[in-house]
Amino acid sequence: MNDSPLTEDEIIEQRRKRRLEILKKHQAQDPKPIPSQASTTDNPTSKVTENDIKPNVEQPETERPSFDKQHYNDENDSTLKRPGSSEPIFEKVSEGNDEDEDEGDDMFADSPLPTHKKRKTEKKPSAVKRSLAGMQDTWDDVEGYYKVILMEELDSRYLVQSNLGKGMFSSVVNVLDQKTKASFAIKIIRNNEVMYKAGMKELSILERLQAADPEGRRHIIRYDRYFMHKNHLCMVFEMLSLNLRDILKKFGRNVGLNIKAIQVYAYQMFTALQLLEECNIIHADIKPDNMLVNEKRNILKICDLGSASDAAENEITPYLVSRFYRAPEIILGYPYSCPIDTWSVGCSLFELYAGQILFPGRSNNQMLKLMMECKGKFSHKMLKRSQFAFDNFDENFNFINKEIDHISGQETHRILNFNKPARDIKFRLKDVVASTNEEVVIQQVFILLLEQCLELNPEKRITPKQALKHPFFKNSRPFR
Ligand SMILES: Nc1ncnc2c1ncn2[C@@H]1O[C@H](COP(=O)(O)OP(=O)(O)OP(=O)(O)O)[C@@H](O)[C@H]1O
Repeated sequence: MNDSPLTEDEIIEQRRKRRLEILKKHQAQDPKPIPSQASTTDNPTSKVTENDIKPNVEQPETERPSFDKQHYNDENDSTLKRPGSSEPIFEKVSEGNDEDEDEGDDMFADSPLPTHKKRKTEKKPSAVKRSLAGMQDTWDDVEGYYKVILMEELDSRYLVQSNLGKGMFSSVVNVLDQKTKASFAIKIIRNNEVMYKAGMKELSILERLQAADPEGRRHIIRYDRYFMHKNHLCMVFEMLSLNLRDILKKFGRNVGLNIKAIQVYAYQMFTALQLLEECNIIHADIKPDNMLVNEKRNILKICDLGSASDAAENEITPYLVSRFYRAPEIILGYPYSCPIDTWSVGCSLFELYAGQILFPGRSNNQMLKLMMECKGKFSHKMLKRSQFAFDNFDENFNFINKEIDHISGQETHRILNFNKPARDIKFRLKDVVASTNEEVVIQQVFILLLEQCLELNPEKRITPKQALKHPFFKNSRPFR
C-alpha cells in the first residue's frame, strides 16, 4: 500500500479534474424551472416540478437493527466505541489525501484566490452595516459564498443560529423556524450560475426520492422547501447532527467503531441505496462525510445529493465520486450504474470498522493497484469492454503500475502481476481484535458482506436488496 502523502501539485490536479467534470455536467444540463433570481428574500417559494416522479415503492421492513435506546442517554456513548480506543487518527488522513479537501484551486471562484479558501474566523459585519450596504458584493465573499450573520432572518421566517459547515457548493447554517419553532439546516448555495444549476438539479432529485418515500423512512435526508435569498438558492433540510467522519474522530479512536454500530448503520445505508436504485438514481458521492446521524446517533441519513443523477445520464467519466470511494468501473470506463454506490458503501463500512481508509490511492492508477491487491485481477472480458483500459493495462492486459520516482521526480512504469489477492479484506482486518466470541462470528460474516460489496465486476456485486437480507443483519437488535 502506498500511503505517502500527495504532493500539493497532485492534489490540485486531482481536484481540478473533478471540478471540471462537475462543471461540464452542469453546463450541459438543462435544469428544472428556475425561480426568479431577483435579489430579494420575498420570492414566492415553489416546489420543483418533476414530471417523472416514480410511483410509490414498497415500504421498508419494519424490523430493523438498531442500537439499544438507553445508550443514547449517555454522553460518552460507549456503544460506538471499541475497547482499546486511544487517539483519533482521522484528522491526519482526511486533511491531505482526499482531493475534496484541497482548497487551493477553485475554478468556481469569481476571482483568483489570494489566500486559502477556508477562513476559520470570518469577521462578521454588523447587522447595521449589512442593512445599509445594499450592494450585492457585501453579501457575498469573493468566492460567492453568502456571508451569514448570526440572528439574521432568512425568508422572513428562519433565524440563523450557527454555522454548520462549508462545502464546495454551499455553506450550511442551523436556523430556528419562527413559524414552527423547529430547527432546520439551510444549505445556502454559492452565488454562481453553475452552482445554482447544480442546486436545482439536487432539488429535483430530492423531490423524486421523497415522492417515492413520503414517510421519510428510508434514510435519505429530508428536504423541506427552497427559497431565494439575495440571489442565493437556499435549501431547507431537516436538522441532523454529526457526519460519520466526525463520529469516527470522536468515537473511533484508532480502531474504528463497534461492530454493532456498524450493523445498524450498514442496514440503514443499504435501505437508502435500495430507494436510490428503485428510483434509478445514482448518488455518486457516497462517503462517511456524506452520511449524517441524529443527536442520539441511532439514525443515519445519506445527504449531499449534489452529484446525483439519473442512471440514464451516466456518461463515462473517470473522475466521478471522491477517489478513495470510486468504483473500478468508473476508473476503467466500463458502463456504470447504481452499483458504484454499493462499492462506495463497502469502502465506507470498512473504514468505519477498521479506522483506516481501505484504498487510499494517490491516483486512479494506484487505486486500481490497491483494488487488485485486495480482490485479484480484472477479467479480460471486463477490460475489453472498458474505454480507458489501456491507460492502465498493456495490450496483453498486464497492469502498468505508474508511480513517481521520489529521487528523479519522473513517472516510472512497471508491469505488475496480481495472481492472487495478497491483501484481502480478511488480511486487512487481522489487527481488529473482536472482544467476544459473538463478535468474532459477526466479524466473519461482515467480511463476507464487504467482499460482496467490493466485487470488481459491477454485475456480480451484491445489490442493496440482497444486502438487506445478508446474514450480517440476522441477529442484530430490532429497531426501537
Ligand atoms: N441537514 C444537516 N444537518 C446538519 N449538518 C448538515 C446538514 N447538511 C449539511 N450539514 C453539514 O454541512 C456540511 C456541508 O454540507 P454538504 O456536503 O451538503 O455541502 P456541499 O456544499 O454540497 O459540500 P461538498 O463540497 O461535500 O459537495 C456537511 O459536511 C455537514 O457537516
